[in-house]
Amino acid sequence: MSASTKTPPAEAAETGSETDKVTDLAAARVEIDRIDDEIHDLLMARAEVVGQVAAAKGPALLSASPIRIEREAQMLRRLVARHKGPLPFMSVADLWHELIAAMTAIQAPFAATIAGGDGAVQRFDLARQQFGSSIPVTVAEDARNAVRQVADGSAGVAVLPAPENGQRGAKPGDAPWWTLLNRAEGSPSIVAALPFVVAAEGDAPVRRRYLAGDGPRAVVVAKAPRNPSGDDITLVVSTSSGFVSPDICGAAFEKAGLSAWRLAFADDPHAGPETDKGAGAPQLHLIAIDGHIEGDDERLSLMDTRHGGPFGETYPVGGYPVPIGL
Ligand SMILES: C=C(O[C@@H]1C=C(C(=O)O)C=C[C@H]1O)C(=O)O
Repeated sequence: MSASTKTPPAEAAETGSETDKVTDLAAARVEIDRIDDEIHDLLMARAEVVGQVAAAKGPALLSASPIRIEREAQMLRRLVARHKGPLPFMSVADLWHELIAAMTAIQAPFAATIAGGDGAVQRFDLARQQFGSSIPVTVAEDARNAVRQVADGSAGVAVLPAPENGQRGAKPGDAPWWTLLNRAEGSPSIVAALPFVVAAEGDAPVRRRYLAGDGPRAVVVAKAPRNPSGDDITLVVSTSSGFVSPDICGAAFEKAGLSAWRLAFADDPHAGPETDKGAGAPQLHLIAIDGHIEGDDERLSLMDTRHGGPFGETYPVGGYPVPIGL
């Protein structure tokens, strides 16, 4: 679109006669129509190429989920690096999310669900921002139900509140939604933190805020495969037979060479009532690790009790690309 770098005719109109202004306005609109045609042609061409991507992914990969959050993160990081001019990048990101969602739905239609309850309106807004206006969005009764909808395939993605601690002694059915995540092949995992493009707030860099869990306003759960985007946070769950302090969690990971932060903990809902011993009850710890870690990374076993650590086992439950801070 080289024509867009020309001096806009409207600028000359500032000092010109009324006739000049009318002519310049008409000329600018002709130019805008020409650019719109070019954008439209490119959008149609892009949709053809996305069809080829779908063929390359094949039915098995597409049926799990057509969404590739790491690829989307890479695309937006590339665009923000070349962005200039008066159009706010936030608007460019919104346009691209709309575009990517529509293109993703060409590969395989998908629906979103959001967790109802407190903050549902904000989650609806974030779901629309990330997945565009053409994707059906329903409201699930609560976050646990939203995760179940992803598990049974009735929703492609679920937008959920950022992970929270469980209540001590809560019934298994009231355990926080993230305790439903497990390591089974093809089960739902956390794939994104929303929003992906954030206005800089305060002094803390975006990656530190997202690592410490006070950045995301919502997270996305899907069955999509998780690949490294180049700058990622990995989420794991560690089990323990009793209380483990955040400091002990952090130190155990540090000893294994991993920089980590505990986002939330809860009584282990799988442990059963007979093991409910108050502070001594088995617990689950949701931990954010700086970087992309594969599930079979041997460092994840170094915190186990058999290696002198505090945990029974540690398994991956997803992660997210570090957002863009403007
Ligand atoms: C095209 C792809 O599939 C989806 C659509 C994308 C797009 O429109 O650019 C990007 C990532 C995926 O969510 C892909 O995986 O490359």
